[in-house]
Amino acid sequence: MDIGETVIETTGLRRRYGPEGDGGFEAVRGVDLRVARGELFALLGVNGAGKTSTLELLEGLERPTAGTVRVLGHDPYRDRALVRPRTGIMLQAGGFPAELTVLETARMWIGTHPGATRPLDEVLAAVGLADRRRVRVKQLSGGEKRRLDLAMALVGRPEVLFLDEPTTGMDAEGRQATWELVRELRAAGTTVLLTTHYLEEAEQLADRLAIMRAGRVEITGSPAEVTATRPARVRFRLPDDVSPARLPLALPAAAEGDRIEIRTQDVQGALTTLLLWARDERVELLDLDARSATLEEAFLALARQDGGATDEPAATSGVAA
Ligand SMILES: Nc1ncnc2c1ncn2[C@@H]1O[C@H](COP(=O)(O)OP(=O)(O)OP(=O)(O)O)[C@@H](O)[C@H]1O
Repeated sequence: MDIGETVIETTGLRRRYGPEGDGGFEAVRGVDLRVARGELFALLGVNGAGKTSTLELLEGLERPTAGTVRVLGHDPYRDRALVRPRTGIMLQAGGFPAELTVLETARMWIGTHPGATRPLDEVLAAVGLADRRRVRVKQLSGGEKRRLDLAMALVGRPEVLFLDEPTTGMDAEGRQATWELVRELRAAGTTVLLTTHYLEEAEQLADRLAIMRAGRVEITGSPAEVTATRPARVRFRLPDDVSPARLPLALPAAAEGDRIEIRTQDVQGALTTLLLWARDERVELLDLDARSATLEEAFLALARQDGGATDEPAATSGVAA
């Protein structure tokens, strides 16, 4: 892929909590990332994979133990005064004072943000909180709190937006509305880096994504590229009087009960072989079904902390392998 101007870049990024040795824990273990201007990049991984620890380094909230971070060409920790006005940050929990109203919170937040130029009413309307201006933060629902967090990340019209699990706690409508808003921001040229546990969110929004496991990036690519690393599946049943052993040797088939499954990167070739065989042998393939892998399958194969067992069905004797 032709990558334009790089606005987020990490090289050999590491972050350790606590001391060297047994007493400490290395949450980020050599992460290399590049995000181009205008891209929407999703960081995925199971709980504890190191997403937030990485994000906090990109946001300049903490200093890496080793490696480098550049955001808009600067070190976000050392050159915070240069980077902060041009970035928006939505933390996993905003932590705004519970007793303040939405409007008071927004005014207070704007006071702390050097680049805040956007009218408050516009920002609150963008996240659907315009009619909640006088409500106290403690009275907001979980999803409304996330919208307030998002609104506060937008006050400075950021060039780069960091979103840590932006739609967690939102209902389906709130999630759709947030996706729409993020799409609009991206269309206007904002670079967005988000973490999420919703694979559909990554699939819907991301130009590219990375899957982290135990502090490392396992894979980077577009959702389609990452999904394509997993084989497609062809499933069917054979009539009772047809043994699976008769299937052509070229088909990597496995049996689970009476169901036969072929996993293949070449679904067209496997189907052709299978259908020609069935025609020549006059065998009826029952409940025949072929489908591509999903991002969820790729995620489960790549993201699990044990990195071990997969969900492959057991190959059964009598079936060509
Ligand atoms: N302050 C800390 N001190 C020690 N260990 C920490 C600290 N913060 C995080 N960790 C550990 O670092 C690892 C990575 O945590 P991190 O929050 O970055 O993961 P994550 O991928 O964002 O997870 P989640 O999806 O649950 O938010 C975890 O094992 C966590 O327990």
